[in-house]
Amino acid sequence: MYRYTICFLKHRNGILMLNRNKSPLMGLWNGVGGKLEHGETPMDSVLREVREETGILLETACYKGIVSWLVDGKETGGMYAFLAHLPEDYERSQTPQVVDEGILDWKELAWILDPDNAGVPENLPMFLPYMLEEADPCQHSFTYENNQVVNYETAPLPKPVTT
Ligand SMILES: Nc1nc2c([nH]c(=O)n2[C@H]2C[C@H](O)[C@@H](COP(=O)(O)OP(=O)(O)OP(=O)(O)O)O2)c(=O)[nH]1
Repeated sequence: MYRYTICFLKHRNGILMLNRNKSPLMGLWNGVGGKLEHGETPMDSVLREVREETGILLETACYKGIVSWLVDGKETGGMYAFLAHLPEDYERSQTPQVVDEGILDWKELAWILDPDNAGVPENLPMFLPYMLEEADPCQHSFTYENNQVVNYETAPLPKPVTT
């Protein structure tokens, strides 16, 4: 079980991003999310985090896979990633701008995915494009050395058994 969830809330050509006011990733623009609480499924957790951090009530979100990170060869953490589409007629003016966790803003995809953008976590422009496609959930594993990505691998996740 990994410790975190993250949700990319998409509306038209933008994603709702949080400029985090605490570590990890303080000062960077990231998707909305947080830590799993005791007994929660990843889906429960991400719907709660979206509600708490943005006020947006989602009924569900699309599971997009796992992002995990290795430091000194050891897997030290990971998050379950989700994507949710807001309806075309969603009014962005309803989105709160200042929340306990930081500042929320709608950012254009081209800005988020720019590989030279130092305002987002380094791994985000690498894994997010896969999650925006209609692809099966994958595991995205990042190896860090001196706080920088030195290796990135993706692998398909086993499909759940249906009976
Ligand atoms: N894009 C990206 N996001 C990451 C990485 N590492 C990492 O923890 N995150 C995300 C996962 C979570 O959504 C968020 C960290 O959540 P958090 O510690 O603020 O959790 P929380 O709000 O529940 O915190 P707390 O109040 O319980 O202390 O950052 C990473 O390498 N890349």
